[in-house]
Amino acid sequence: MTPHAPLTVEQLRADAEAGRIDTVLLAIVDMQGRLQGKRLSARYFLDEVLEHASEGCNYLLAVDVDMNTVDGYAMSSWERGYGDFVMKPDLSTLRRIPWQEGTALVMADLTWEDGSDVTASPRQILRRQLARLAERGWEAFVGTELEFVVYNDTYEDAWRRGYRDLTPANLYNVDYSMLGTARIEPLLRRIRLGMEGAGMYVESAKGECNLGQHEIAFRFTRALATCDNHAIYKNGAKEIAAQEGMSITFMAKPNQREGNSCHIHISLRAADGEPVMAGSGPHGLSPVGERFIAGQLALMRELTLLYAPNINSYKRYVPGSFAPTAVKWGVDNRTCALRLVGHGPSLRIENRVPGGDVNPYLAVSALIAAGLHGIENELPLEEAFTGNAYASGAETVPHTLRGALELWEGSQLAKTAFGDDVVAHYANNARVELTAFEAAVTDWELHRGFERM
Ligand SMILES: NC(=O)CC[C@H](N)C(=O)O
Repeated sequence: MTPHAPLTVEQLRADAEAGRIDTVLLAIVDMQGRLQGKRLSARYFLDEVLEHASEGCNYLLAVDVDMNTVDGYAMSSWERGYGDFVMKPDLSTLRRIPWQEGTALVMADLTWEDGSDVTASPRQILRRQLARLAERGWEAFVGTELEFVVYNDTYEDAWRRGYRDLTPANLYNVDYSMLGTARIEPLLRRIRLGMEGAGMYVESAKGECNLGQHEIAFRFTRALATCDNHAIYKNGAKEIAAQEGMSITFMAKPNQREGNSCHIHISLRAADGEPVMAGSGPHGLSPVGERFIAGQLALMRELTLLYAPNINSYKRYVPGSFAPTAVKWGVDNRTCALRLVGHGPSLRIENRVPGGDVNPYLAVSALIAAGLHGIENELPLEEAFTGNAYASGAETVPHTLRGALELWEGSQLAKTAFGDDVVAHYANNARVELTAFEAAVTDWELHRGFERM
């Protein structure tokens, strides 16, 4: 399903000997879904790390966005001495990174020195849910659809100006516009071709509604590969934009116009490749497909924290914005949180709740855990919703990070599916963000209060 075979160790060795590759990035995924790690010399990677792995400070899964050490994490603290964990290369992810000279990248799994899993690591959380599916002989196939907004300002200028008065790369709504998207095609093309060179299958690019907003779509594939590609793409798109003197944001709601979504499509297949959610029931669903969706609805609110991990994520959920509010499912209905799309083998469910700030490993884990909950308990599926779900009066996703945190911490089902330690770890992460936000004086408060209060 991937057009380019990943880079083999033999090819890497040949490229290193010929001087074509001199650097190997060893990357893990942190709580925010970001790539963190080290730039290794290709020689050192081949001589040592390939066999013996490498180490990194275990605070990487226990700091805030700004890399501040914060309290409350059982696995990593001053008391525990902030030791190392092991970064073990997953060679199935080895690939060239064409937008950096002479560079390859490999994703790493995290273990402790005794070889046991770092259970709060996003990649390990996803592996655990994939193992639960594998017990039934199933695999998850996933596609993620990231929207982003492009500005003609460099990241450094944007930072220095407090992100005010930036120039969006398009000055009007370019949703599906050939003319509007052509304006920034040099950047978009570099990103698309770069990702192809890194082993991804690009399907298309299109304009979106917010000023300078675009989306590049990739072909679905196995869940773990999709999440790795997502993290590498997001990082790479920002690197390429920076090289072009531009900036890209994936934040869920960069301004009061349309937000950046990350719709996630998922379906299950048996070992022989047969789709297991498609069948002869209503809307082409099998009983497994119906229960999978019923599980999504049942756990949507308890697991929203994994779809919407930041303060800002919740500002997207505005009626009429194409970002969902109602916990409803519908057939090709973009007003619902869950949209059934495709036919027969392509039948899949789209979860429209995540924003561009989502950690895909955690969100896909949530989708699988919720689906398995529906399947194990044979939950009945309510009727598909028709009409405008914004006006349905149905239950909604939580409106705030605090609301989502309370639902997550109170969820016995989350504890059963992910483990008490994982629930506590990500609850602490949310609490850290809430504390930091509550301590900040925002520009909104200054505008409201400086003169007029
Ligand atoms: N393509 C779309 O459906 C738009 C999605 C919208 N931008 C959101 O934030 O959810």
